[in-house]
Amino acid sequence: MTTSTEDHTSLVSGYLQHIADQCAADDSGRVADYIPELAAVDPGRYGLSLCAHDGYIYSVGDTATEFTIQSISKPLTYAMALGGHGADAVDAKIGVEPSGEAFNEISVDARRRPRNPMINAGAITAASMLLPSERQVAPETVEAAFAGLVDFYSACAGRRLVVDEQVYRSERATGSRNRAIAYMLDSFGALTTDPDAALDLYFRQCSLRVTTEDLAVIGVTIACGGTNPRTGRRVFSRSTAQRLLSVMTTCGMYDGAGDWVTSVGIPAKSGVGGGILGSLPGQLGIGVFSPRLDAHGNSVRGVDTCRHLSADLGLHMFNITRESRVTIRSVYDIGEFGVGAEWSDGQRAYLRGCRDRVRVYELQGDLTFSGAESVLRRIGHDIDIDACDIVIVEISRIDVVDPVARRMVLGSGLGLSARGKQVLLVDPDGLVREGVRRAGKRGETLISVGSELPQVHSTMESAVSHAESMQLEGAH
Ligand SMILES: NC(=O)CC[C@H](N)C(=O)O
Repeated sequence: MTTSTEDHTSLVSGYLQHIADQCAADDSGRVADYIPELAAVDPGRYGLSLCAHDGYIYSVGDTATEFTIQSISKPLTYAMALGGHGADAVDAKIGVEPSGEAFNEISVDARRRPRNPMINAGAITAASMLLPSERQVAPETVEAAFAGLVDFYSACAGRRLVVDEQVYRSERATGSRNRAIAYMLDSFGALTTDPDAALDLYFRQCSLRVTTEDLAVIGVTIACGGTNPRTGRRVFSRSTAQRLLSVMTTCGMYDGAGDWVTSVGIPAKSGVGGGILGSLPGQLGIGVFSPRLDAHGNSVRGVDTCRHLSADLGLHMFNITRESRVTIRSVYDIGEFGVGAEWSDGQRAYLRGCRDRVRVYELQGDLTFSGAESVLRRIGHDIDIDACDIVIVEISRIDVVDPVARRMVLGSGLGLSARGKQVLLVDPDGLVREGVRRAGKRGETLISVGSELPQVHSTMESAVSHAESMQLEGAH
């Protein structure tokens, strides 16, 4: 695949498609069959969405397909309980220790609390906390609590979610094990409400329909500390977001949490509907859907996708960088003669009397996948760039460049070669150039560098004089 004619958003989509293709071959696992609605889904479906911290969504595959959220609802109901009662009251009822057991295990800790909110016992307890403390709760009261729950989930997703009535009816009709869990909790005095009402709420929340884009947006809302970047609305507090990320890290993927943190390192939650939600703090949200499940009840291709995202795009949460977000330190234009010296951080300044033909972007921070993605998109969408022929990108204040970010910068000519711009890169420490040599085979696994590499210069002076000579040539 050559990338020289693509802008960088299609480059990112290309990465995602590549990952999707790599995972497509695996048809192991089985769709959930404890209710007929889940047994009937097309097992071959696959969708992947990624939502950047500013709300921009990338999607490949079956991203319009709706499926039931199932256990991915658990962190959201937990968030509602935390918001409504505070952390202390919730901690008194639900632990935060990984259980190392199956999601539907009937067990509690020494204090007779469910071990964590990501297993069914903890999730049913969290749901019970959204109901009044009465032994008998009327159906209308459950309806009202559910309406509040749908509002909350919808605010996280940025669109109105609806319940799959058939799945709900089936969950309710076949939920003996969950009923056993709720009644066991009730026998311990762990539920302060009507256990049937708590179960009803739990069955309903599991039956809400979502797409991979919804999951990616919910994931990014958690990653952004509780504010949905697509709507700008705060849905829950930063401390709640931190809590969710913590329990998703230690308990989100059930047994095997240690392996998940080590090999993937993305806080996540799976559901038996085949969805997985990922949330990378401060960076992005992930939604994957593929219905065949492994023995733990996690989507086989979903898990594989997360492994690839982590390894190929450097998305492990402990990918050590100074700042996960690279920033554009300053943007300025230089005219036909000489460098503009009159700029201040973050502000645009134009040299008076000069034609704006060369635009300079100075970057700082560390260049990771999400940093490179957002910077390239901001540069790509900068309308002032249309008036320029030459773009200089200065990266002397960049410390670390991830292999994938390097290829994004080089491979797409910052997404600008395709728009007829000449791109010059000022890279005094040889970060990008050296890196490509060193990146070698690993980089090749993703995408090949296009033919139109940006010109690399080691000083600003050299880039500017090159730009000047190009302008002179252009003038003749
Ligand atoms: N892991 C899951 O997604 C389980 C959800 C399912 N509705 C249950 O309660 O058994």
